[in-house]
Amino acid sequence: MIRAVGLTKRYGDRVAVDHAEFTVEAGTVTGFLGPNGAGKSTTMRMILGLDHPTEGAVTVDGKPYRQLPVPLREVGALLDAKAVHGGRSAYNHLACLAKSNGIPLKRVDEVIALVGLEQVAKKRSKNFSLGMGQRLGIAAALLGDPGTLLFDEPVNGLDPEGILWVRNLMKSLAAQGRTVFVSSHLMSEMALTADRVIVIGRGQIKADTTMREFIAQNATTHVRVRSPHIGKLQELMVGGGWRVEALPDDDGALRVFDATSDAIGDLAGRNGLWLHELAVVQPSLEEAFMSMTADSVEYHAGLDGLTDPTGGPGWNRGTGTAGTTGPSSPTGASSPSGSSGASSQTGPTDPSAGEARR
Ligand SMILES: Nc1ncnc2c1ncn2[C@@H]1O[C@H](COP(=O)(O)OP(=O)(O)OP(=O)(O)O)[C@@H](O)[C@H]1O
Repeated sequence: MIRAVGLTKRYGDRVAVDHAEFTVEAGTVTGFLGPNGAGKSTTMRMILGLDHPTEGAVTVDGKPYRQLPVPLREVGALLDAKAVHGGRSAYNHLACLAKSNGIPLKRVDEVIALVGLEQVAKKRSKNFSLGMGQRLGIAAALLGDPGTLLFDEPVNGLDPEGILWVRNLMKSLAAQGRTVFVSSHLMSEMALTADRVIVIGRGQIKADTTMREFIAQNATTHVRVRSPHIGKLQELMVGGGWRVEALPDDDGALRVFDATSDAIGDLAGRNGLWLHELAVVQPSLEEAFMSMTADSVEYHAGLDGLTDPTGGPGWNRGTGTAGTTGPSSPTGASSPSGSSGASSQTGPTDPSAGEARR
């Protein structure tokens, strides 16, 4: 179990972590989410004794990291996959760690097999792909068979098979009763992996709850409706006080808030209107996260002047097709939290991008 009490870190005038209070329980995967610069890495560094709190404390199983007798046997961490001596082979890197922590060398072979690096174990790690580096970092974290594991962006650079492997690994480590604390910017992946979430924004803990509750409390379910009589149906729904938004994907569908699918179906039936689609759409972790952290984002990209063919979140919709016709948004603007939310994650961390070389 990891416990933070009043945990604070200041760098000069800048408060990186601000009186954080949270508990990461054993037997669960807990996701650690926050926008860039929110304080995730600083928190993880303090858990690992790499940074000293300015105020407050954080303990692992009741002790500060520096008081743990053989830390690697109690806490394993992947913080920076590049923090490996590139001239050493994966085997030698792990063997050095094992020797200096009194861990038998046979454990090195075990973790190498566990992460699937047998073929390249004797090769210099400087030639490793980003994904291979992540696997080596995970092997090092598992070396001491610790009860607590910290992973900072563990799927960074992994291909889809690697991402699935990490997901299953995290779940099985938690199922064995270990404490698993993992940060990631890949919301869809987090939603599939974590049981609980701790959200940090500008150094402050914004949420510490189950994944299900976090999504339910911060994003709204809506109903997607398609009909050959959509104009008439829209008129009736807006007249009934429901919030109705046009979808940007141009197939004529509407999304309806504040109404159940039953109520919409009944309304259509009573008025003799055909329905071609009526689907309840559950909100995503990404939508809930965007909604909660909107005021905590330190770095905003300027997207003015860009037009997004998909109408995805965060794009300038000045001339776009999406519009709100319901009473609650007379301006026709739709918020990022209310968007249908195709993943905005691109670049090297995009699972579809495959393994990127360092
Ligand atoms: N060594 C340092 N000196 C000064 N400021 C720092 C230092 N380390 C972090 N910070 C600042 O503290 C804040 C929190 O940084 P941190 O790296 O913990 O955020 P993060 O949530 O991990 O961000 P990211 O998702 O971008 O990795 C940021 O404003 C950062 O600029």
